[in-house]
Amino acid sequence: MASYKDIVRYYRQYWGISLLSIAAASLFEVIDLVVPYAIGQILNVLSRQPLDAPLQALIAQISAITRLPINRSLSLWTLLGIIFVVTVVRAPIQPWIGSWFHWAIPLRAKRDRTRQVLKKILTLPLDFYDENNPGRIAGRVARGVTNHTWTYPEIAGQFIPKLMRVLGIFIIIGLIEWPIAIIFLISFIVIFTFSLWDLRLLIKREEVLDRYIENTESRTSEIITNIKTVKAFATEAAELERQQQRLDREMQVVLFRIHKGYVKLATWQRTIVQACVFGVLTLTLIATVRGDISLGHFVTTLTISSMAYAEIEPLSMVAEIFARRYASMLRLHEFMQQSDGADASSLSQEPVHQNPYRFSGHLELQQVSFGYDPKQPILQDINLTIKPRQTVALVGRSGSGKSTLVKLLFRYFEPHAGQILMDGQDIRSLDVSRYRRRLAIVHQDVDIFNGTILENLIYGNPTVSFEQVQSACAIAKVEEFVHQLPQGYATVVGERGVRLSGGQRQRLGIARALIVNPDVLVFDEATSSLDYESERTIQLAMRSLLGTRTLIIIAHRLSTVREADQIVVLDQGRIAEVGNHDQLLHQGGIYHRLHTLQETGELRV
Ligand SMILES: Nc1ncnc2c1ncn2[C@@H]1O[C@H](COP(=O)(O)OP(=O)(O)OP(=O)(O)O)[C@@H](O)[C@H]1O
Repeated sequence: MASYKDIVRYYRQYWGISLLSIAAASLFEVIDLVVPYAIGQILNVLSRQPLDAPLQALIAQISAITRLPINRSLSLWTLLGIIFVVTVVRAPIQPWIGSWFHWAIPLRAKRDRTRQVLKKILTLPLDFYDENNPGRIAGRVARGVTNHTWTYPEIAGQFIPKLMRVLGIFIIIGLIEWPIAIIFLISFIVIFTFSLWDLRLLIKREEVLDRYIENTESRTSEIITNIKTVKAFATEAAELERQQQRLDREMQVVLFRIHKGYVKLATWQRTIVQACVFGVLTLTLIATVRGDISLGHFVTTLTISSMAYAEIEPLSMVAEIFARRYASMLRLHEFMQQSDGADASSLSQEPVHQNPYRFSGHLELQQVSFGYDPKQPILQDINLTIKPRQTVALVGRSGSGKSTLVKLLFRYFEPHAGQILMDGQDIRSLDVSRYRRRLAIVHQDVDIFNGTILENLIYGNPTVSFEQVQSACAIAKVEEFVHQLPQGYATVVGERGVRLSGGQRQRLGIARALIVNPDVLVFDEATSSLDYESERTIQLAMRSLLGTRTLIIIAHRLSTVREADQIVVLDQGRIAEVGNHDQLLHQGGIYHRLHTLQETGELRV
């Protein structure tokens, strides 16, 4: 569970400079009090009342140095000089010690923490992304980091220095007339404590609101991702209505439970503050009339106590803003506290050619069992040997566990029982990044990044030579369409560029995989969504790879897997049949049945 300590730790790298800048800002706030004090003393000089002892001593010293006589004029010039130093001389210094650091620190922290957030995003286990959509994650992270950034200057630059000012005020009033100081301090603490108490309740409501907002954002992101489905089913109105309900719910919480709470807080706060100011005025006046304090002290006490009470509102405003941001800041830390996945790679960069791992592609699955939910096994007792450079096809009904098997091979998940050996070594004992860089996969939906075709091609191996790119593109039949594009390999694709057809994306995916020269290449239903002609092109590309490395082909269309050395039929998470095409047809089992269904064109598997 995240707590306020995590919010403080967010800035731990900068604590030295942070303490210094807070101390400087506090000093400036306290120095501000010199002005009303000096004005009070000017009043004393003008009304011929005595100056305070420390001031008299100062003036006597100035007189000794300058040899000027001690009189009203010297006293007034000294007091004016003090006011000049704490206002005019201070003015150009304050922004550099205050504003500069109060922003420099959070902006640096933002850069550093955003990098850590990215690291977390890159190392979280895949199932986290199955449960949380991109909108939810992006919203949570962005709100969390932004709120930390905005909160720092308010707390370090305002809240703490202003509290220090209140302390300074208490000390000055205490020196003038301690009973008034005690009354002032008690009233201040009572008002402030009650304000914070109220804010605690409001923070809880803000937490609820934060969850509501996250849910709304998450759905909006889903609508954007699935916009084609929304349009195809003409569910725009339903989506709008659903989001409208969510927005209304948020509005109810913000307006009637949160905002109203803040207004109530401000109402009683103001009333009590004004009553206190009035009380201090009365007490100070009585003390002055009695002759207990001078006219100058009357003015000073009144001015600075009003200054202190005037700080209650800005102080609770900062506390209020902090309260509003608190929940989302905690949620960032909750996100950061998620454990890295067992599949997290090291995040250290290493060019592909420097990878010390090279495999022959000999794979062995021994008694492998796995389930996303340990109580529900998806794969059970899988025993399989794949020899180097063999082509193995995984076939079976939808949901039989084919893709899951590949996920285990890539170490996205770990088997609950059994082991997977690559060239005789348990893959769990290998460095995950280096191991994965020796594998490649072509998915049904090839991800395209915003950038040129070339950038997409060399994604896994940026140091590859252009000749190697061209030869991979020749095998994957990418050349055929690249030459027709306006700028060839430099054509921008993805978010803002030319759109590629399904077949073209597939071919690009194959070339991208070949460019890393993997020891094991997996095709995960690479041709499932293609038309016959595109499928044929991809099949030809795949055929030219047979025998060059270990190939694992997951396919629904059995025409794709005919030439495989081994066909593995999965059924309900178990291996039901193994053999080549002819052997399996001869066996007359599941494969035979699937084949017959496809041949007669009635059904896909
Ligand atoms: N991330 C996940 N979390 C929980 N269950 C999952 C997850 N991914 C897959 N499953 C479940 O595991 C089972 C096997 O899925 P898998 O994707 O391996 O099957 P498949 O044979 O590749 O199917 P298809 O041919 O339809 O792609 C299915 O019942 C599926 O619902």
